[in-house]
Amino acid sequence: MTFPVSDSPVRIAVAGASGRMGRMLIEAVSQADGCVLAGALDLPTSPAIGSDATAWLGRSSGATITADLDRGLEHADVLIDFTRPEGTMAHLAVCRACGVRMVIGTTGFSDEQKATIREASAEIGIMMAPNMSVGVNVVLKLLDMAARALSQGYDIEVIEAHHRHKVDAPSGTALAMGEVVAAALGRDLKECAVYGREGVTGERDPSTIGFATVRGGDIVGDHTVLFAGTGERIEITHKSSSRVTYAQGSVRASRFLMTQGPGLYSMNDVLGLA
Ligand SMILES: NC(=O)C1=CN([C@@H]2O[C@H](COP(=O)(O)OP(=O)(O)OC[C@H]3O[C@@H](n4cnc5c(N)ncnc54)[C@H](OP(=O)(O)O)[C@@H]3O)[C@@H](O)[C@H]2O)C=CC1
Ligand SMILES: O=C(O)C1=N[C@H](C(=O)O)C[C@H](O)C1
Repeated sequence: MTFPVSDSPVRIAVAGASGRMGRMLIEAVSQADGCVLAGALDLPTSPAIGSDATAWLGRSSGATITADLDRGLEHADVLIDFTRPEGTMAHLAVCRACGVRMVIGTTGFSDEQKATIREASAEIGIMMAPNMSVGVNVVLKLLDMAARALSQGYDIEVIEAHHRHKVDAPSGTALAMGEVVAAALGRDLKECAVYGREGVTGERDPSTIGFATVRGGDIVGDHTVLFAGTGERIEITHKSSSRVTYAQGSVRASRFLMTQGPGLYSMNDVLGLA
């Protein structure tokens, strides 16, 4: 069911307010047409607690960073959450109780945590994606096409590189790329993924999808899917040079959720690529 678009601004709260993505999101929300920053959450141990969410930009938003989830969400229509799986699950419980929609960008969830998110989406609108950039979601479509066309005779490897602070591996985007390729080939990623190689591994099993992870410096996020055949290689690559694309995608997803009922949505739904 599609809900009518209201003239009122979308009131958006941001979790992980002092994180890399949190700050990017706060800036994007406070500059976005038809949106207002309605709350900002962080851990009680954060030195930012009690300060204005845009103080670091040299201006005031009126939203104070708080660790009190009820207080941080009391004026919000949507919570954008880029934190850690345990943080997202705590925020989910409060959003569910208060009827606040969620845009979830956090990666590294267990299957059980994903099932809880799906269950909550029967009550609130949730848009969850490991990568909110338009480019990556277009690449996922290209990968589906490439995998179907290159289903015989090509070894498939997913290679990703991120900054030194990233805590989960492979990245959520790399896993999503693997899922798309596996589905296109009629394989189950859980059965065919190989996460890193060491020692005497034996020859490559053609039915596997390999993953390689690089961590270092300030790399925002690079992803390549390699189809290695005999006599040729095809590489489909996406490189992020700024986190702003993730923040803009999240704002777009927040607006989208305001037009939808409860349900679990993807970036394909937001972008009309479904
Ligand atoms: N979907 C997408 O497009 C993208 C997804 N991501 C994902 O977003 C997540 C965050 O990335 P990034 O911003 O770089 O990470 P940061 O570590 O910079 O920020 C995380 C924020 O969440 C807070 N936090 C940590 N643990 C908890 C918790 N248990 N409860 C509540 N808040 C918590 C941190 O607080 P403190 O600093 O006090 O620890 C910090 O403010 C990662 O999972 C990453 O993979 C990132 C970019 C794009
Ligand atoms: O942690 C990051 O930085 C990123 N995480 C996401 C992921 O795990 O795929 C998206 C992007 O690559 C940046």
